[in-house]
Amino acid sequence: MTPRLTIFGSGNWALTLADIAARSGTEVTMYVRRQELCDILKRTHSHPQYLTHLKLPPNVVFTHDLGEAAAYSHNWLMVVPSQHMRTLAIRLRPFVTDAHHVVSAAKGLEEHTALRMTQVLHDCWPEVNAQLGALSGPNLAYEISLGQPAASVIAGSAALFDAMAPLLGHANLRLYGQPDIVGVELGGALKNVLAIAVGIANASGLGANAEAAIMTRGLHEMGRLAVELGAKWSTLAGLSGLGDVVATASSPKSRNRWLGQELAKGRPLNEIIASTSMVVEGVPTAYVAKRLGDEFRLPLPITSEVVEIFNGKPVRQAVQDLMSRERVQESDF
Ligand SMILES: NC(=O)c1ccc[n+]([C@@H]2O[C@H](COP(=O)([O-])OP(=O)(O)OC[C@H]3O[C@@H](n4cnc5c(N)ncnc54)[C@H](O)[C@@H]3O)[C@@H](O)[C@H]2O)c1
Ligand SMILES: O=P(O)(O)OC[C@H](O)CO
Repeated sequence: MTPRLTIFGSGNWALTLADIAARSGTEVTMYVRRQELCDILKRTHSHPQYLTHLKLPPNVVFTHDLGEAAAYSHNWLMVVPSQHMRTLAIRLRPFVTDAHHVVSAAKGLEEHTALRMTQVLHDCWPEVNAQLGALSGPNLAYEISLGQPAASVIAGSAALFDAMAPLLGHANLRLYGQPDIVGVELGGALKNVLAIAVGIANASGLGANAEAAIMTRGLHEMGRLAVELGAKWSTLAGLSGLGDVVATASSPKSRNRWLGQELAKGRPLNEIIASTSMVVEGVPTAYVAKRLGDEFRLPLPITSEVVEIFNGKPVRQAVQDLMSRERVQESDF
């Protein structure tokens, strides 16, 4: 029987994953939230705004009917922004069963609860024993949609990996298994905050040394919070940690890095967010990480300064405050 996959979402990452899966021989159904967009996708197999070079193969079909999408397969990929995951999961409650494999590809934390995405899913489906997991790694959709090679991690049980990896395992996406869901989800979410910080440094002309310092000390900061929340430090040194920090913070295609650059130009946060239809996950995640850092009394100096800059603190002052912090040992957590 031909393998099947349901993808919920129709943004940049959902389109790219649909393309990879379809080219791997998987039959894909994509749930598209907006009827108008769904009609366009059915007609053209191309998104009118995102990744317009991409023409999805005929084995990707589109539906605006959530029940139809849910019934299509037991393999679900959740590719919506983090702040919308709960709404989607609640609507999927009548359809999810113990036999489902559900992988979140979103990289963020829920703002009002501070929950990771698999925790949100579990929260919405407390009685269901579906296999839940997360896909995360240095995966700029644009590059992968061009056929450039990338690697990523599917975190969760071995059974989940065995079920989901073959559906996506195309020649240009190499997938690794990983049992540490907490580390993979936190790595994918927290790196967005660092990408904003590097974007700020970049557009402020602070230089390569400063950008490298933010990435390295920022990774330490991510690890400090993630380990407190149950992750393994070694996971943060992997693809969904170090790997994604490097890719996102260095790429001109990153929305998080772009937002940092726009902040450095003096534009207010609300105006920047309103000027794009795309999701910038690092914004809500920075607020959540700061709150968690305060709650656990963990120093997260870079994250804290990013939040201060959101609130209007001048970049020059933020740099001065970071540089004049009390001296510590490099390895100190
Ligand atoms: N773009 C990338 O390169 C990339 C790579 C890896 C991971 N991600 C992650 O994937 C997630 C989605 O990002 P993206 O880049 O695909 O988004 P995007 O910025 O391209 O667009 C978001 C899309 O989600 C849709 N959406 C919003 N709420 C929805 C809902 N309730 N149900 C269905 N669809 C809904 C919107 O209509 C929009 O099309 C984010 O968490 C992001 O961090 C993105
Ligand atoms: O464009 P960004 O900043 O949302 O980053 C996209 C991916 O998460 C990179 O791995």
